[in-house]
Amino acid sequence: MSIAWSKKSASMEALYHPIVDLAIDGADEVDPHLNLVKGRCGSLLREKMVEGACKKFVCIVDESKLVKHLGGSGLALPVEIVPFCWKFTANKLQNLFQRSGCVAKLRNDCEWKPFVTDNGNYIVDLYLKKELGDLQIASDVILRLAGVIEHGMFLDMATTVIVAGELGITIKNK
Ligand SMILES: O=C(CO)[C@H](O)[C@H](O)COP(=O)(O)O
Repeated sequence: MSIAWSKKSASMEALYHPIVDLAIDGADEVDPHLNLVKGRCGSLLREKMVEGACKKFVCIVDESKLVKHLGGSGLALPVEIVPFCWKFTANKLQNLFQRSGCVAKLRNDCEWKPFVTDNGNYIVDLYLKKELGDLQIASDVILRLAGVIEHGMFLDMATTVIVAGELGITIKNK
């Protein structure tokens, strides 16, 4: 059985085993349909590639990560973009979700330089005041923009979410 656990072992597993039996990872948000937001640490592309290659993806979170809708925590929805013309891409992303009160901000590192992902790209964080609506449509329009590599919505990917709460553990299955 091949298991992807940490970011490094996940990449190695994906390299040697194109189909991984099980991935275990955290998330930044989980909605009632087990859709996730990931990537606030910046490695959303590799995580999505590995978890997309897994037969089972178990996500472990505490109950603070549960949201009514993605973006509902008030924290960002990350989008990985190429550095070239990043302002142009960030503006396009912001304009796509104007109705949701979207504000797009380039993510900086602790030295106030642009945060660079493990793939040499930038991250634009989308802050949303309202729901995105149909998440699959939102995903498609983001991915259609030239300059966008991937976004942090993991739609219909988690097969199980384990939620740790004050009263114990809840297991949610797809
Ligand atoms: O998506 C992620 C990294 O890109 C993480 O899984 C997410 O940030 C959860 O982290 P933690 O379990 O430490 O709160």
